[in-house]
Amino acid sequence: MIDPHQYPTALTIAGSDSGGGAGMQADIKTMQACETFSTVVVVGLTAQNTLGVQGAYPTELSVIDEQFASVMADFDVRAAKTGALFDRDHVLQVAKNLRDYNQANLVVDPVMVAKGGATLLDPAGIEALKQSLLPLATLVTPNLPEAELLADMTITSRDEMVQAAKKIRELGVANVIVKGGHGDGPVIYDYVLLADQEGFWLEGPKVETSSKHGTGDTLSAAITSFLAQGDDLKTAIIKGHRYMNTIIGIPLPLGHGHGPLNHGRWAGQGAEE
Ligand SMILES: Nc1ncnc2c1ncn2[C@@H]1O[C@H](COP(=O)(O)OP(=O)(O)O)[C@@H](O)[C@H]1O
Ligand SMILES: Cc1ncc(COP(=O)(O)O)c(N)n1
Repeated sequence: MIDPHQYPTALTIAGSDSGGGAGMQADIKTMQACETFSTVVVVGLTAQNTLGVQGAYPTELSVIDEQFASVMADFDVRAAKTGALFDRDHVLQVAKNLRDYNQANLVVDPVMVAKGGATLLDPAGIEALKQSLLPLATLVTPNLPEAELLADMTITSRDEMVQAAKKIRELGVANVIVKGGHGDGPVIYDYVLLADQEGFWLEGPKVETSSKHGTGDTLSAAITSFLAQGDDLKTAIIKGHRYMNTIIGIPLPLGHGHGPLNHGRWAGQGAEE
């Protein structure tokens, strides 16, 4: 239990999911479960449920500035993460604010396409993310299709996950996780490449479940939470992966499509230790 006076604060800069399973709702629930207070910058609204995205409405750019100003004027934001950013203008507006506030411990989840297939970042937005956001990031967490786009290569093996991570690092971000959730086989391998260290694999049994909405948001939000608490990056990643592995095994079968995760089913940082 964290002393309330020491409660660390993090920020999620993301899209809202009306279905509650992904986007900033996943981030807020994850941060709460991991004992970090979550502030938010809403980059856009989606009308969404477990079946798909029915509408996407990016926030007015000046309102992004206003939200950053309100949060930063009042909180000591120890770590931040980005999620769905929609397009080039929104990526650039977010990057400008992160630079202006000199935000440390930035995790970029380069959300591009929702599980149901809807685009959450257009091609010009991907270019802007590469050029303006990744150089500000401590860590980037692409899934396999996102890593293929960022590294400009196809990935069909674990060797190619390693190659892709190295190529993504050349974009100016020191630390990379290539997530393997979309891979085949009974074991899921995430590859972690940290600055000045050997790469390593995080592995876990693939859980056969339809409740996988927001897995990427959840992993990156858990890592961000532990960074806000002062953990070093490697520890934050290992704890974040443990959180993810724990909750994905406890299904929450809601909705009729890609169901949500059961974010609250976590007994705290000591779970499974
Ligand atoms: N079926 C699964 N069983 C266990 N872990 C999973 C499963 N699917 C994804 N994960 C884990 O969830 C995290 C997010 O992975 P992934 O699904 O690839 O991201 P995204 O949601 O961005 O597509 C990774 O740590 C991955 O290992
Ligand atoms: C607002 C928002 N942000 C992120 C995701 C990605 O989550 P997933 O890949 O599980 O669909 C999403 N569907 N909606």
